[in-house]
Amino acid sequence: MASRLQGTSIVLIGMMGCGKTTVGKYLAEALNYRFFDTDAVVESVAHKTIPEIFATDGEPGFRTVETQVLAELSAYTRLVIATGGGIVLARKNWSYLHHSVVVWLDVPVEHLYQRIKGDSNRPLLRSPNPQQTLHDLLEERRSLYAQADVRVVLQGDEPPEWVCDRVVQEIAQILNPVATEQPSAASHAPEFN
Ligand SMILES: Nc1ncnc2c1ncn2[C@@H]1O[C@H](COP(=O)(O)OP(=O)(O)O)[C@@H](O)[C@H]1O
Ligand SMILES: O=C(O)C1=C[C@@H](OP(=O)(O)O)[C@@H](O)[C@H](O)C1
Ligand SMILES: [Mg+2]
Repeated sequence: MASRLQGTSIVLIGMMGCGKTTVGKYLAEALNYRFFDTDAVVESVAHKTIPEIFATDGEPGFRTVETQVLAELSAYTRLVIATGGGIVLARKNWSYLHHSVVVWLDVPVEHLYQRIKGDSNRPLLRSPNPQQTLHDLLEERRSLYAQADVRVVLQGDEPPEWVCDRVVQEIAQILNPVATEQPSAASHAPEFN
């Protein structure tokens, strides 16, 4: 599988809590790629946590650094990049995202909420009704996430290792569709290169 990817980086998109950071680490290990999380890089560049950046510079300040970080990471191959859920919002970001295979982890809102309720590291969820906020954000962003190359629809109860395997299979399918369709067709399939 890794050889068929020809070094193309993989970028994970999706809502807060869908598992980009968690699954991304498994994926990087499985493919022997390096792992980066745009949120972690933003924090190290800014020398502040994400809640501190939102508090001092607002969401626009955070988004500016997020775009700079994505631009830099997109220049490299053989990376797995876990993004923040809002990376899809800026049109400019898509020119960078498309350097990689873009994978949307699509998890139902109820599971997102169960996973991240009470987590103080996500400033956008500091609202009177965080589950409703998650729902509203997903509706605002759904058509943007849908621009991914691969949509992995999940029920939300699958373990991260399973999600990782599923992502690998789905990427193989789009990069080498004939080879992954039927065992009998595989012998006639052109290798991806
Ligand atoms: N497949 C999964 N099943 C159960 N819990 C998960 C799964 N993936 C992630 N989590 C948990 O959900 C929370 C959010 O995961 P995270 O990877 O930080 O999501 P994201 O980076 O997309 O916001 C973490 O506590 C993580 O351990
Ligand atoms: O959805 C968003 O706009 C955000 C998602 C967060 O990352 P995760 O998706 O990893 O939680 C982080 O970038 C920031 O709090 C904003
Ligand atoms: Mg994350």
